[in-house]
Amino acid sequence: MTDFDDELTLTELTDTASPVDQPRIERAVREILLAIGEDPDRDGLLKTPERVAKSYAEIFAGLHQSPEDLLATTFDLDHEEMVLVKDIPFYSTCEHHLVPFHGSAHIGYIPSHDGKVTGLSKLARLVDVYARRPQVQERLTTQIVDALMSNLEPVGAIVVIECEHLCMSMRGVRKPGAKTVTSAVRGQLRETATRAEAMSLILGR
Ligand SMILES: Nc1nc2c(ncn2[C@@H]2O[C@H](COP(=O)(O)OP(=O)(O)OP(=O)(O)O)[C@@H](O)[C@H]2O)c(=O)[nH]1
Ligand SMILES: [Zn+2]
Repeated sequence: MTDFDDELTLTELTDTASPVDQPRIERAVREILLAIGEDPDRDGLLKTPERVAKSYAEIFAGLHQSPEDLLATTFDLDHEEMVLVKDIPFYSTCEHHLVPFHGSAHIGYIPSHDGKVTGLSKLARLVDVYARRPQVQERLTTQIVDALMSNLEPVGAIVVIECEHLCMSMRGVRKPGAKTVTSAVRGQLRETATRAEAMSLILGR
């Protein structure tokens, strides 16, 4: 890649409206590079603080996004049966080590008679609103289900998340491939039969 190409890519990724303090991140990254014994002024690292700052603005954009805005678009659709979007891929950042955890989210809900139905893509976007923050998997799971309950007022909702945590793979206990599964269930989906139906739809593949 030439310097020119590099500049274009960085410009394209710049989000001038981002509320993230990018110069502050740049200063901190330079400090980290010095602290690990690197030379932040060598050619390959010169633009690294700037790249990391832009990357963080993207990775943590969810801190400045609101689920209420996202779920404000709803339809009048008389469907009192389960709606389930499964295998939604996502990346998040472990708040303990600031390394990624990633996997799939499965989201289901049963709209109430006078309740709201949202666009399917909004369910996938909802995952990103909460995943693009420093997170733990349990909180990610409950935040998604609670946002569904308070904004769509459904009869019930379920969220199941399956992840690999890189803090358990590339460092620490070093167990690549280990999967963590979390679930959160609200409303009528807590009842055994409906919950079992949802779980078999989610996991029965
Ligand atoms: N419950 C939960 N724990 C997490 C999550 N992500 C990372 N962890 C754990 O957070 C814990 C932090 O433990 P500490 O002992 O404070 O940190 P550490 O010395 O780096 O721990 P090790 O990872 O065991 O080396 C580790 O056990 C991680 O596996 C998560 O989403 N949920
Ligand atoms: Zn971690």
